[in-house]
Amino acid sequence: MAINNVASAAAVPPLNTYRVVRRAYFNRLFAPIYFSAVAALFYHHIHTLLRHLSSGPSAAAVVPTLLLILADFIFALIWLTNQSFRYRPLIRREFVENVEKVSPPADFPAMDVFICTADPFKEPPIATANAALSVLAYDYPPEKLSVYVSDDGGSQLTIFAFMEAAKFAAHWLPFCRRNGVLDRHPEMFFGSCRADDPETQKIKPVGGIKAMYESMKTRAERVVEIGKVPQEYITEEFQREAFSKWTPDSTKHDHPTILQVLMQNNDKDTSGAPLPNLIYLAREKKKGVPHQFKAGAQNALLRVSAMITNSPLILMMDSDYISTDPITVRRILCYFLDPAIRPTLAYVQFPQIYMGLNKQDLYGNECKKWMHAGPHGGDGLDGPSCVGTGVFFARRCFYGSPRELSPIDVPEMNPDRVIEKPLTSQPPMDLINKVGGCHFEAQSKCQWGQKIGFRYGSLIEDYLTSFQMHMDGWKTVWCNPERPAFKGETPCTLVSLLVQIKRWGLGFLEVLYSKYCPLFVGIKNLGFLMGGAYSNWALWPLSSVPFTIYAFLPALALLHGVSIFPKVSADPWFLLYPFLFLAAYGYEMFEFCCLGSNPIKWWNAQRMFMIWCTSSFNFAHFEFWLKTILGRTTTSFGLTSKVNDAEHVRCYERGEFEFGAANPTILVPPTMAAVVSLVALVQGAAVEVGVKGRAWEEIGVQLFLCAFGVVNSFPFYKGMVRGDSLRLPTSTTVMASLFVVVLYAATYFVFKS
Ligand SMILES: O=c1ccn([C@@H]2O[C@H](COP(=O)(O)OP(=O)(O)O[C@H]3O[C@H](CO)[C@@H](O)[C@H](O)[C@H]3O)[C@@H](O)[C@H]2O)c(=O)[nH]1
Ligand SMILES: [Mn+2]
Repeated sequence: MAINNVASAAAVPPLNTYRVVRRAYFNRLFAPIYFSAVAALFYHHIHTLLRHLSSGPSAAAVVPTLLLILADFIFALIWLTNQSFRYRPLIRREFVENVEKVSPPADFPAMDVFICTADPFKEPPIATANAALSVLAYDYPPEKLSVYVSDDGGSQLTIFAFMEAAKFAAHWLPFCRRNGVLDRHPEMFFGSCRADDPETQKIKPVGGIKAMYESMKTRAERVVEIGKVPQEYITEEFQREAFSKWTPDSTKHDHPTILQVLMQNNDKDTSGAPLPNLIYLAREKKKGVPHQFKAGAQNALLRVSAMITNSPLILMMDSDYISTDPITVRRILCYFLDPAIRPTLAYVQFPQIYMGLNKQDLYGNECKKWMHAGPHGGDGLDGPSCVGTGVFFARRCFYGSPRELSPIDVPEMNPDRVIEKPLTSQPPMDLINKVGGCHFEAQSKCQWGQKIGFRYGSLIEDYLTSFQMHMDGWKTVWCNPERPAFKGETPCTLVSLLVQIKRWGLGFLEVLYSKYCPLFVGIKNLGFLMGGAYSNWALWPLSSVPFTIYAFLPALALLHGVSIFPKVSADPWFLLYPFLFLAAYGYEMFEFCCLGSNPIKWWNAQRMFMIWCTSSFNFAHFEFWLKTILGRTTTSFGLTSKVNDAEHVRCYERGEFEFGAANPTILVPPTMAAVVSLVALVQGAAVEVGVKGRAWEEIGVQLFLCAFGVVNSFPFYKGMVRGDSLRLPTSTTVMASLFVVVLYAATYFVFKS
């Protein structure tokens, strides 16, 4: 139902509204001042460089100046592109109560939900099944709702959990409706009142529903524990039929398309109401045929669902994600039914809000700056970029620009095709096998992953896809209701978090150094503000360059007794430094607090960002160049494990860093920064100033930077001396110290020249 007549907007009750946040106006005053200071800094840098060059250049003077220019240039670029997010952040509001006045439920658009999972051992099937139950129970006409599960693990363990979930759904859905449950995620509801919602907590589970859930959970966990589905668990004909689709040679990487309808509209729940569709899909996999990770899975889902339901709206969710508000679908209708917005609306993105974080967000998982300030700001331009989960798409946006539908070689795939009749019989398997097959894309003329569907070429398909959609002329909306619509899991162990950030960093680099570099293509097509916003993301991993330079250069220079910054004085060139530092940091803290965070969380987040920069992003660069030089096209996805070791979790919850990991190489660079900062601070303060009697003003900036490094490295020092098993492994400390010695020796020739 496309209402393209904007003139009719006046006749319908309002569905949504927005206002620009006040701090945007403050930033418009502040940004020019900061910009002038940045310009002055570069004037100073160039001036210093020319002076060094003209007075018989020495490496000790020229090399640090060049490195500082490079570092500050990247900082400046990141700051400048970040202005896009500060220019016009919006606060939106939806009038959900008006939705039914605009469209009766019988006319609501149908919705497909895609849930991706990839490995039953890293992503427990029971958790994925819970995620599915939380959306199956949406407050939406069930005959208009279909949930598709994509299993890249191609595992019987996963489909088994969904068979159990289908049985449980017949009881759970009416239970939620009858009791007005808001947290419709069974684990949250039954799991010793973890539900955040006081109303939900008041509801006493009645009858055997809790026991039913427990039994389902036990069985789903049991099969994972023993690694197979025991015969006695396979009791029904449809189960036997489903499991027969796995042949003895089926493996995760090699199997035909497996599709199984687990629940459909003519099934009834215990109250006699129809049930939504629940469909399991494992797309075909063959060794040696690239499967493009999550983007490939989502494209297979797009095609297969087109053969069955072809709903105009699509919700994408990761397996570690749950819905926490049943009215969410009605909420997004406030945008998708708005005639002024709908024609160019590609998606409505909800924020990623995580469960299980420690009280002060020790590892900065909340990502306030990127996951909240960013999209919030993008919303005032053409819209936020996509973050892959908790996002409602218009199916149409995967097939060309709003003006022009891309040519489609399978007519059933046309996004405008309406399938009126509910799913009651066996879906068209011949077509499904064709479009779910692993050779389909290579044989199709439609350029899947290039022109249509989710785009390939980056490990962060969400970002790349939304970038191209915006360039095609689509607009997007950021929806951040007071009661969170979704919550997710995020890695809460240091090493897995660093590995995840490395993957994201690598994903951004793949875009930054591609023909789609947002700095050129984005700014050219989308203008300075929107192009700047996409550039800011792409530049994210490049932050490692300035942070690494600032972590090591001032300290190494100090160890060699060389001063590289202006003298601490009333000299305006010196004053630039504290101004630029304090203003940038101060503004960020202010922004954090405006977004409902606090200064301690901000501190933790900035510390974590330094660790990402010295560790994850440097490794991302390394991997990227290695891959580019060796010409390899596939990188592994590095799926995050959602199964946490209890000891790690306890340590994290106590607010202490846990390091004890199998592969601590990723921890070496931040440990090096910790070591070098401390040694240089002691050497500078005690030897240079104390023993040699050097004026502290001369090396004041370096002393400050080392002290800042030391304060940020406290968890690392503590980790070195702690006694528990999750301490920073001594081997890491030793290796890091050795590297520092090597760096010191190597830079001797620079600083002593
Ligand atoms: O070959 C694969 C690999 C992954 N996935 C799924 O992709 C999702 C994300 O994987 P996860 O390990 O949880 O990665 P995160 O870093 O937590 O994911 C974030 O970053 C991804 C891009 O790297 C986005 O796609 C996600 O939406 C976003 O939440 C999960 O549901 C996986 O099951 C697949 O379906 N197939
Ligand atoms: Mn995840």
